[in-house]
Amino acid sequence: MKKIIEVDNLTKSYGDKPVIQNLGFTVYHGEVFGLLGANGAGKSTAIECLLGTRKAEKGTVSILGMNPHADRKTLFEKVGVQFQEANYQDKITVRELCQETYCLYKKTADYERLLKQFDLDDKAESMVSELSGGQKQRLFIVLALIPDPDVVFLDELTTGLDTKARRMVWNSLSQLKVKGLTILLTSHFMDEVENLCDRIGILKDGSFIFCGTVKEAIAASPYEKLEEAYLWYTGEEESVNENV
Ligand SMILES: Nc1ncnc2c1ncn2[C@@H]1O[C@H](COP(=O)(O)OP(=O)(O)OP(=O)(O)O)[C@@H](O)[C@H]1O
Repeated sequence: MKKIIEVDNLTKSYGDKPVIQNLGFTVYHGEVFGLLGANGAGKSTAIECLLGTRKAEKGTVSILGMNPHADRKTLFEKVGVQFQEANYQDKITVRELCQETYCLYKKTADYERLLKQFDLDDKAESMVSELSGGQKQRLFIVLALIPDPDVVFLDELTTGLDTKARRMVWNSLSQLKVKGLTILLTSHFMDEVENLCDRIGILKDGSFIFCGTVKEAIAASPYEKLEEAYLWYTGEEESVNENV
């Protein structure tokens, strides 16, 4: 199978505090890969190092066979990124922001269709600053998909979304995956991970404590549910039980 993301020996510290240590993994074409870990485990840092927006001390990253630093311009025609906090002009409507994003790329998806797909078509004339948290979150996913990317990075995909919106996002992403989109996502919701991810990597102390399918993660743990298995891998199960 074609390798879309290849990471080898990635290492990153903030000052003398190591956050990512010798991290290595591969994501294949059409796969949904979940990067998991507790708050502060280093998921966002890893994504930033992968995208080349943060400089790692060591290691190599290849996305679609390209180097995120050296091939930045070509690569970003084919990569979508959902930002948790986007910087946009103050007085801009949803449609104007989509148009601005659309103009940045040579090959694009139909943003009117995406707005409809993510239930934002009735918000097209609203100011972005006046959207609710969940609506903004969905807009950031739409913006990530406007370049009609081959691979998309979604950090905390559905944080802040209500149940209906979460399911709608899952369905939309599953449809895009069938068409060959490769997805790397982070999530704290194990139902979401079970629903979407082909494989997961659980980050602890800077590297993967587990990498494989959800089924394999459960099988290699003493538990039958992913949430319990996940807490067992991250060493958080005792503190949860102590608090009950
Ligand atoms: N710019 C920075 N300077 C110094 N330390 C940082 C910086 N950014 C992140 N950190 C630290 O690095 C660690 C990893 O942070 P990161 O945001 O990558 O974690 P995360 O897994 O994405 O967390 P969350 O689930 O809370 O979003 C944390 O301890 C954080 O405090």
